[in-house]
Amino acid sequence: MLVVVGAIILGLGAWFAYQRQQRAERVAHLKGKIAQRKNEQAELLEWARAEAEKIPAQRRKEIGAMDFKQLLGKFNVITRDSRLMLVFTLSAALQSGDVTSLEAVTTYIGLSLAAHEKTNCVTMYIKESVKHARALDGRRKSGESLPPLFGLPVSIKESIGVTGTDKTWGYAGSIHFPSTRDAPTVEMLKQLGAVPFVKTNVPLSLLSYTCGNEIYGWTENPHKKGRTPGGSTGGEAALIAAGGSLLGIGSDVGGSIRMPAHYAGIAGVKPSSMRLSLLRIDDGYHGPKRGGGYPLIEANEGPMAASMETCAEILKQFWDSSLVSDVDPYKPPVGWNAAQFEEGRKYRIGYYTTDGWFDPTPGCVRVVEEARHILQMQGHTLVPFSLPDVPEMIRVYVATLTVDGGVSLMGSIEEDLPPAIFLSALRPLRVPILVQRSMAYVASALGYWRVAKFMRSMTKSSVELRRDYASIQLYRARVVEEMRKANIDMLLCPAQVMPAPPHEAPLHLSAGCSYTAIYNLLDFGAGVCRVGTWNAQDEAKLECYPTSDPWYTMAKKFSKDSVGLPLGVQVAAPPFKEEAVMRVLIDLERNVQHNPKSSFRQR
Ligand SMILES: CCCCCCCC/C=C\CCCCCCCC(=O)NCC(=O)O
Repeated sequence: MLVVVGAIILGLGAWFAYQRQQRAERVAHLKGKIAQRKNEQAELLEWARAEAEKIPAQRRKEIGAMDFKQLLGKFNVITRDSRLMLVFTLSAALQSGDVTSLEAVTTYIGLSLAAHEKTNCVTMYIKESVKHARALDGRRKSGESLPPLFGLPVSIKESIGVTGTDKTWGYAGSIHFPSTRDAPTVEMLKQLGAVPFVKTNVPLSLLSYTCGNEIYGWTENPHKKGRTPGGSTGGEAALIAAGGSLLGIGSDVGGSIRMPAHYAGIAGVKPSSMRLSLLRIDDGYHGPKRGGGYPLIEANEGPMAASMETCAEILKQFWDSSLVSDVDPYKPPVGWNAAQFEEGRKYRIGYYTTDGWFDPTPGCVRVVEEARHILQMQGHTLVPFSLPDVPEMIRVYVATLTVDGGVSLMGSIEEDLPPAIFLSALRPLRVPILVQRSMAYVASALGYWRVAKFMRSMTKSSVELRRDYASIQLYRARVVEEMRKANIDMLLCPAQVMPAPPHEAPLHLSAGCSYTAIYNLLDFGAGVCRVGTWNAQDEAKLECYPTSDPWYTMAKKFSKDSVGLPLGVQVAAPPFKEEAVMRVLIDLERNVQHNPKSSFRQR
C-alpha cells in the first residue's frame, strides 16, 4: 500500500516537474519571439521615419492640414444659410493629382509616427504601402480611370488580415504567422484605390475594451496619459484622435469600435452582420481555436474616423458597388440606401439614459440629454423608450459569447504570455461553474444582484446554450416589435458607462460594455460620435453616483479626474438601416459645440 502511495506521489511530482519545465520552455520561446518582434518593430519605425523625410516637411504639413474631404473630395457639401442652400463639390486633391498617392501615404506615415510617439498605437508599418502608392500614381500617369478612394491612406486594426502582416491579437504565439490573404474589408478598400499603410494595437484576445498586450505594450489615450483609448480597436482610436490617420478599420463584437470612439472622441460604425464580411477571419495560425464560434453574437468590421461623415462616405463606397457580395457570397447584395441618408430626412427616435443594468456616470447621461435636444432642434422626434430585460440579456450575451464556459478563452490566454492583469481578470472563470453558481447565492444575499447574474452566466451544458440562443431569437423579435408599436426608427443611448478610464479598469468591469454589446446581440447597426466633454459639473455629480456594489464603486473611482475627456453617444437601428443611423449622427455632430481645448485635430 505504502509503495503504491509512494509511486503515485513520485509520479505526480514528476508530472508537475515536467509541466513546469514545459511551461518554462514555452515562456522562453514566447519571450524570444517578443524580443524579435520588438526589434522588427523598431526597424519599421526607423523605416517610417526615413520614408516620411523623403517628402519636405512643409509639403507634409500642407497635406496633413487637409481634411478627408479636401484630400478625397468626392462628395457634395451642402451649406445652409437661413433660406439659401448651396451645393458645391470640393476639388479633389488626390483625384486631380494636386497630391499624389505617394505624397499622401508618406505624409500619413509621418503623422502616424508622431501619434505613435505620443500614444504607442502602431504595431507594424506596411512597407508594401509605398510600392502600392507608387503603382497607383503610375495608373494616373497612364491615363487610367481612377477608383473612388484613389490614394487614400488607411490604418487597419492589428487583428484584421493584411497580406504579409501578422495578426496576433496580442498572442506572442502568433508572431511570425503572416496572413496569406487580405481580409474582405481590406480587399474591398484596395479595389477602391485605398492604401493600407499601418496596423494598430489591440488588447490580448480582443475580448476587452482596454488596449494592451505583452508584445506591443499599452496604448495611451491621446487626451490623457494613463487612460485607455478603449478597445479592442484602441490603437485605431488613439491614432485617429492624435491625427495619425484619416480612416481606420476596426472590428466589434461587443463595442470594440464604438467604445474606443467614445473614449477618444472620434466616430465609428458597427454595421449589422449582413452588410460587411468577416469571411476568413480565422485564417491565422490558431485557426478555429480562437475567435468566432459564437453565432447570434454578431461581430462586424467597420470604419472609424474623426467624423461620422467620413465613415458614411466609406460605407457608401462599399455599398454603392456590388463589392460586399462579390467578396463574400454569403452577404446579400444590398446597396447604399440614398433615401434613408437623405439630407433633411426626419426620424422618430427612442431614447434612454439607463439600460437598467449599469447606470452610466453623470457626463455619459448628460450628453444623451444634450443629443436629444440637438436632434429635436433639427426636427427629429424624440420619445422615451425602455429597452426591455437588459440584465437578463447581458447574462445571455456573456454565456453565448464565451460559449464553452470560457474554456477556449482561458486556454488561449493562459498558454500564451498574458499581462498579469489579464490573468487576474480571468481568475473567476477558473472557478468551477457549479461553485460560481453557488457563490452567486452569496452575492445575491449581499445585495450584489448584478455580480450574481454574471456568476450565473457561464454555460455548463449544450441544453443551456440552446435555451440562451432561443432567448436571443425571442428577444430580437420582442425589441423590433416594441419599436414598431412605438413607431420608432432607431434608438439613442449612452455609448458607455464611463469616460476613458485607467488602463486596467475594463478588465475589472467587463459588465460595463452593456450599452454596446446589446446591439451585437440584437444585430443592429450602431454608431457613436462625439457630443461633448466631461466637465467640472460631471465631476461634482459623480459624488452622488451609486456605490451599491463593487462594480459601481469601481466605475465611480475610475471616472474621477476626467475633466476634458471626450464623451460620445450611440445611435442604433435594426439591420439595413445603417444609412439612417449615420444621417442622424451626422445631424448631431454638425450641430455639436466641442470644447476646442479638449479636442485634437477635428477633421
Ligand atoms: C480578456 C479577459 C477578460 C475576461 C472576461 C471574460 C468574460 C467576458 C464577457 C464579456 C466581456 C465582453 C467584453 C467585450 C469587449 C469588446 C469586445 C469586442 O468587441 N471585440 C472585437 C472583436 O472581437 O472583433
